[in-house]
Amino acid sequence: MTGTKPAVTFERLSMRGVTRQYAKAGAPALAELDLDLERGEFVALLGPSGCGKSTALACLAGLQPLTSGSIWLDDTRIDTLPTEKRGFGMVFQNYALFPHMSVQRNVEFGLSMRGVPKAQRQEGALRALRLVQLHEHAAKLPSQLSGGQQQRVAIARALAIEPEIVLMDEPLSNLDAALRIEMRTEIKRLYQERGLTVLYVTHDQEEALSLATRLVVLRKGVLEQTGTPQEVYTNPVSAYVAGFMGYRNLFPAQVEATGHGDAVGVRAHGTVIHGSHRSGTTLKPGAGVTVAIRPEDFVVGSGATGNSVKAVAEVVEYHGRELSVRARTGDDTVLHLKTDQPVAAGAVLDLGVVPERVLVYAESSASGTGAGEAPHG
Ligand SMILES: Nc1ncnc2c1ncn2[C@@H]1O[C@H](COP(=O)(O)OP(=O)(O)OP(=O)(O)O)[C@@H](O)[C@H]1O
Repeated sequence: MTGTKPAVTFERLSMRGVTRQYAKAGAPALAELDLDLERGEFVALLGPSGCGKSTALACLAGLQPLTSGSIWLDDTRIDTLPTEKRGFGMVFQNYALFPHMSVQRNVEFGLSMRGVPKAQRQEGALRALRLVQLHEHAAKLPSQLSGGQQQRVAIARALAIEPEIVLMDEPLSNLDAALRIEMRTEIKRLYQERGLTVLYVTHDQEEALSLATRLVVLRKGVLEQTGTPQEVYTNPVSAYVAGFMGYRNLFPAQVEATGHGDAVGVRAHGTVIHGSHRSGTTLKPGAGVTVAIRPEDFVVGSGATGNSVKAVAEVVEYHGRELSVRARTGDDTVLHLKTDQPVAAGAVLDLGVVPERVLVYAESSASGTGAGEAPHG
């Protein structure tokens, strides 16, 4: 590691029509996936358990063969190359450190594999350990370090080979909440400082939003939506993506009437709710749809929002600056909301939400949405 940003050796990493079928029968884990990673991007690959995130990463890394399709670094086809020839740094959930080797030797490992002479290897490993502030622990065994420190060693090992592209598969999921946030900042700092290109697998929406320059949401091995965190967060293309972007209230409704532009009125919870149609298809009165609303978009006291939904507060949780409330409508639908207003369990709430924040999708049931295929962990 030279301390300066690595020389530019590529502009784009591309997966072209990549299919990975584990068993002869059944659905493929990846189905003709096209995915590009531009130099300098931090792409978060998001989706529920089993949607193919880890498989995509393993195919890129050369840990899984492709059933069909190809992988390219600019004009060079690389899916035929062994893992170590692809030059990617890799960080996994379980750290994958060698327990019998010192921290120093673990970090040197990738360099040894590449035949780097001993003195250079030691120097490179120490430099990488300094980057993650662990150089004073170089002589220890992994078991003598905390979980967060072990994950730092795994990151140092990935960076020691001076990769331009780093592949990370849920690197923070074994850490406790406080450490996750700390390591998140650390990863972002390294990304910025080193001028890295990162593909980061996670099922954690917050992690994806805070780290990535672009999100890619997968569904059953196919790309469902890609865009900047802000685009995907404010404009999910489907109820499935909405479920992943914190739209915790996903419920079925029927179209009552359509209005100008994307305005639509839907019937749910014994009332008509005014919303905004997001599927780009024509909605007919009576059609079944799915409605998506974020907890923070509800206001207690409908006021001039244009919508009024009655619900009884069932569970109220204190979260410091706000309350998290679970409420139930007359037709037995559970709604989640966040509010800084005082709310007591048992209170009848008049909930408002502006129509622009009531997203309506032409999917007749909320099953198969991000909420239905809930993230694990
Ligand atoms: N080694 C394997 N052998 C057979 N099937 C596999 C193997 N690895 C993954 N699969 C299957 O392929 C599909 C995609 O799995 P994959 O691990 O890529 O999903 P994922 O989105 O990373 O999930 P998770 O978040 O749980 O890690 C799943 O149906 C899974 O059961």
